[in-house]
Amino acid sequence: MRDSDAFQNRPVSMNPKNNLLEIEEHMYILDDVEKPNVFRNMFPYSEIPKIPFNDRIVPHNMPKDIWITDTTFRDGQQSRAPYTTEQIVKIYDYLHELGGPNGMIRASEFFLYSKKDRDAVYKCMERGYKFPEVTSWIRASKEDFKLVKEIGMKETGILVSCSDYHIFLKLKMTRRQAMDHYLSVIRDCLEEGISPRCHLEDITRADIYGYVVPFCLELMKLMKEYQIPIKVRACDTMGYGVNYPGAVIPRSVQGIIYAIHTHAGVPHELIEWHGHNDFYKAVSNSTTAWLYGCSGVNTSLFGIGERTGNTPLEAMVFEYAQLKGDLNGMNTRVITELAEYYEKEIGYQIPPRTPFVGKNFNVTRAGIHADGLLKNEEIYNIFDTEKFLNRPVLCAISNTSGLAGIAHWLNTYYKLKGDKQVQKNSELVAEIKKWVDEEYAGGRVTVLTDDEIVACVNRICLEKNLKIGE
Ligand SMILES: CC(C)C(=O)C(=O)O
Repeated sequence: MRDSDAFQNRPVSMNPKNNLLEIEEHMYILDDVEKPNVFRNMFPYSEIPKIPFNDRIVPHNMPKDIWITDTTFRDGQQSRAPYTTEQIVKIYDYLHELGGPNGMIRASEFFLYSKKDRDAVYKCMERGYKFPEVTSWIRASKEDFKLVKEIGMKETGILVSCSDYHIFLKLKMTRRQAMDHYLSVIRDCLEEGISPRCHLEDITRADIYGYVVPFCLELMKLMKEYQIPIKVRACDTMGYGVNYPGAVIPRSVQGIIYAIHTHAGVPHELIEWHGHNDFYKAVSNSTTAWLYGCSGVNTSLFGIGERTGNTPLEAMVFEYAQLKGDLNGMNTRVITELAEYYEKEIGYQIPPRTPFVGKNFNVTRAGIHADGLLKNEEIYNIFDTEKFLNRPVLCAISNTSGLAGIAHWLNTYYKLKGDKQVQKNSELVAEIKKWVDEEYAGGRVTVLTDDEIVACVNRICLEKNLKIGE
């Protein structure tokens, strides 16, 4: 395959005068094929997609600075009922606080289509935060570039779909026509002094060395000509990306990033990964993109996005901390505030088993685990979830929980502190224990759900005239 040969014949040489790597551009010219290459060996459509291997190993190349960008109000909003202006501003405030003083949530993208969209943008910009930078997503037209400029934005996203599925089957163009069209739109954007963020849609089904690299080389020439940064966003639109060493491009995430950085010469800080979760790989693919040369990973809150969603923002916060060893100023407790805001104010039900934010993410149910947890919570908790997420580990009640387990459940579930805490010898705990014992004596084998216990607590409080926390 031509694309795998490219890994061997690296067209990069060292300039002996200045010791800088130079790209030999002539190695990658547009392959203006007559018929679309839809990679039938990997995507047979009537069969499950395949993951071929050529065992080319890509070296790790994590940039010194890596960060998160946000698409909650663009890809996120595309897949749900629109947020109100107030909700957008509130979420933007939370993102600012979560990202901390070092701007770990570097940018957030907004539609500019309607007055409502623009109002939200004005209100967020009025906040005056340096981060997340407010950026846009527009139709690629001269009028829209002018609008971006008028609003005072430095950057905008532009759709430059790159697979033959899009170029031939959707746009009904050839690769040459698509490339020329995209480059002229990007030139118009640069003429307005706006920095383009090029969304290479469907890159995991694109011809990396026959289209993507030649296109990115052209982008880098434009960047040099206009002296305005041009970002390349690698969009795994259908979630086909894989991070297995030796997998073949265009499915290999590391192979794509390597090609864009090493062969097209796009600097780390101008490369971003945008993932989807169709094959459950959004998080690990995004982390892989960081590890192999992308500075930015694009995410949305709780992974809300088209179909199975995008890379969840909160997941990448914890991926960052695990890779880098600290949070670089991020305030992770805001994640819990955001989850509560979504549930209470926006009415979005977060699936209970969702890592870091679901109602049950740190709830232990099996009696034997609860026993371990009561002895030492580190045994069954991923980290100090109370410290980082304001979510103390919770132990569900079962026949083995005992009075202490019930008291622990009440205190954590109702967030009771100090002298408000329920004691294991209280009347309320004794009454709940009676009900629990009756349930299991009746042949029950499953754990009690939170809703059942809350109903029991409410019934007992009413019958016995008791109040929780008094
Ligand atoms: C519309 C495009 C840019 C996108 O979000 C994607 O490819 O997932």
